Order: sequence, then C-alpha cells, then structure tokens
Amino acid sequence: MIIIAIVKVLEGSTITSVDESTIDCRHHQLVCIDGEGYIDRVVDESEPDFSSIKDEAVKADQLISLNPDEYLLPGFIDLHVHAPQWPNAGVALDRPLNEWLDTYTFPLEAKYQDVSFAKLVYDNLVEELVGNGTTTALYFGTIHNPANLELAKACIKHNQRGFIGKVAMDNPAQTPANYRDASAKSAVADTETFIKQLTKLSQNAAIKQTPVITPRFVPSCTPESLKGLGELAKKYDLPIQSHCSESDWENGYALENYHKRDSEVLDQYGLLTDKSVMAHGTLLNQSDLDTFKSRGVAVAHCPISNVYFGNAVLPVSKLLQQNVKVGLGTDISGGYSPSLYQNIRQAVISSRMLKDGVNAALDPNQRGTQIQPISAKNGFYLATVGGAKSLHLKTGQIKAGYLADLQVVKSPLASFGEESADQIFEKIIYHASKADIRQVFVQGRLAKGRIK
Ligand SMILES: Nc1nc2[nH]cnc2c(=O)[nH]1
Repeated sequence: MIIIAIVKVLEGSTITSVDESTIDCRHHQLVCIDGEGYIDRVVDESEPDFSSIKDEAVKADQLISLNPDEYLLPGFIDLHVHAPQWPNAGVALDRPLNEWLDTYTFPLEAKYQDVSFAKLVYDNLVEELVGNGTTTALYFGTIHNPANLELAKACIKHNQRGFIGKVAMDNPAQTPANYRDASAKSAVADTETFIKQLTKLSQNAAIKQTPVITPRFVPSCTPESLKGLGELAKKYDLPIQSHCSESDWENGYALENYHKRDSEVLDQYGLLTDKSVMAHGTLLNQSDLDTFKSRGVAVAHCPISNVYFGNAVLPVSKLLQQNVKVGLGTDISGGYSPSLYQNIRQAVISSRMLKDGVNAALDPNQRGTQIQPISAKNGFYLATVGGAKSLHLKTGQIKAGYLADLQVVKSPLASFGEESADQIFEKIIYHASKADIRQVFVQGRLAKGRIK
C-alpha cells in the first residue's frame, strides 16, 4: 500500500463550484495537501477520523487553521493577460482598438527590448495578480524572448503557474517598424527558440511554466507566420492563444483581406485545437461557435475589456448551453483591473444589459436579446473550473486529486445576523478586494501571506 505523506492541512470553511450554476459550501473541513501539492483528501467534521487527522497535523506542526470569518476558495485562473501592458492599466480606454494598439500599446510593448524594464514590470505584475487570488495565468508576452523569460522567472519567484507566449506579429502593414518580427521565418524560429528556453528554465522550477503558441491576431500576422505557428503547435503539442472576433474592426479585417471569418482563417492554419484559447469572441456567429465546439476551442471572456473594445457582449449562457468552453480573463490593459473578482462582477452586469437592452426609446419586448443573464455562481465557475478545463489542468475545485491552488478570503463585510451560505458567497464575490485575500497557495506552496 502506498502511504501518501501529508505536508499541510488547512482547517476551515470551503466554497467550491460543483457545476456551472451550483456551489458547494462546507463548514469546518480539513483539506489535506500532499508533498506534490495535490489535495489528498477533504475531510468533513462528521467523518470518524476527523479528530485524529487534526491531532496528527497539530503534532507534526502542519495544521493551518482559518479564522471563523475566513473562507477557503479555489485560486482563480486568468485566461487572458497581456503582461507588458501592465504599466498602461486604465490608460486611453476611450480610443477604439486599432488606435489604442497603434498609439499606446505597441509603443509600450516595444520597450521590452530592455530586459531590466521587463524584470521590473513583470515582478510587480505577477505579485499583483497573485495578490488578487490568481494562481494560474495565461500570458501574452512580447516579441522579445529575453523579456519573456523574465516573465517566466517572475512566475517562478512568486509561485504562480504561468502559460507564456512569445508574441508573433510580422505583418508590416499592421505593425510598427520598431515592434514587429523581422519576417515570418524569424517569428516562427524565435517562437521555437522560446519553447526550448522556457522548457529548460521550467525543468527545475517548483511550479511548471508552459510555452504557448501566440499569433497576436489575424491582422498582425502574415499567412506564412500563421501557417508556421500552426505547424509548431502540432510539432510540440502546445497550447495556442490569440484573439478572435473581438471587435467590428478585427472581425472586418479577416472578411476584407481573406474573404473568410476570423475563425476560418485561424482554423485553416491549424490554430483552432482543443488546446486553443481565443480571447473575447464578442462577434462570433453560430458557425464560429460550431467550429469552436467541434474543435474543443475555449473562449477567454474578458468582460471589462469588452465594454471598451468588444462592440458587443459575449452571450456567455448561450456558449455554456452549447458546451463551448469558457473561462475568464482580465485582458490587462484592455481591461483596467488585475482582479478576476471585478471581472466576475462585470460579466454579470454586462449579461444583464444584454438581456434587457439599453435603448429606452424601444418597447421592452424589442429592447433586449432575452439571452439568459449569468449569476455570480456562473462567474465563479468561469474563473475557476472554466479556466481549468480550458487549460486542461486538474485544478479549480477543492476536491481530492486536484492541485492545491487555493485562496483564503476574509469575509469583506460585517455580518448583522444569520446568513446563508449563498449570501456569504455572494458578499465575497461582490465585495472582496486584494486586502481581503489573506493567503494564496499554488500547488500547496504559499504564494501570498504568512502562516500564523
Ligand atoms: N484587447 C486587445 N486586443 C488585441 N488584439 C490584438 N492585440 C490586442 C491587445 O493587445 N489587446
């Protein structure tokens, strides 16, 4: 019989998603974590060995007890972050996407040629994301591999699981001269170099860092680089990330230049697989969704960013009903906030406006779409289970066999009497800020806070 050695036991109340619209809140649990950083067992107070397990943990100095007003939640998964854009969080969001990219974003990203600048920003960003409860992030880097490796080092330093892409953008018509890959060939070759460099760097890291094939989006790339990147993804069996049908302008670009939809162009080059995560998708039509479903492609829903650049609202409930994978992304800095709590809130708010509509001059029955709005529970599912499924990770739930990626959250508001588990959960989702996130664990390792 193999005996699993337990190295940590967290004692307290837990809240985890069961499915898209159900949560499981449990009072007084023991979450036993093994030496590999997996949850070995979740023991309920009613189980016969609860006391003996707790006593053993106390003796071995392994017990971490939450305060009565603290709750253990799964860590969040940010499915879409542009790491280099962190210095611009909240800047120039009144501009349309193409103007924002050309005037603010590409000039900032060009600065990451300077490795010391990259180190400074990435260290700060990763710490901020972990501080907000994000245990895994899917990152766009820049075209510069030394800077991208700094991002990986920051993830390793702060114990965050990173999925990191060297951005490929080689189309001279849509990218500035000082910030583009020199050719399709070099875009692909540099991506392959990054795959090898990151694989080597990650070998001895406690938390794995994974390279991601990253064509920025159809307008930034030439057909040659898209083709080469599709082949690389197949050769190394890697995740892929890009943007798809984010705005009227982007959606129109593929139609005008390829006479195809955005998704059809990406699919033609082998970039839509069950390891693909496509950001935004506010303008995906039914045929795009059918392709996503059949290929197993996930959508990174970025609700704050979409208010500025999306030109529409992603009908999340429709995607979930059709079994299209959906997770949640901050899209820094198209989204101004590093918090997935804020993004859950915006996802709920946007979905309500999508249902009811916004034009008071119309009759109520003509004003909205009547697409089912989403709830806080749905949003919590996206930020945990949805992200985990999209990245094929065994995480996002507090359950035996799952990675111990966890956040300890203090109830953010005072309580003035008996509250149901649902009410406690909703108050956390709607009010928690960085200061309320007391500890964060990634694969069982402490990534934020102190152990009392
Ligand atoms: N929101 C967003 N959309 C993009 N499309 C191409 N690049 C970007 C980017 O940096 N942010």
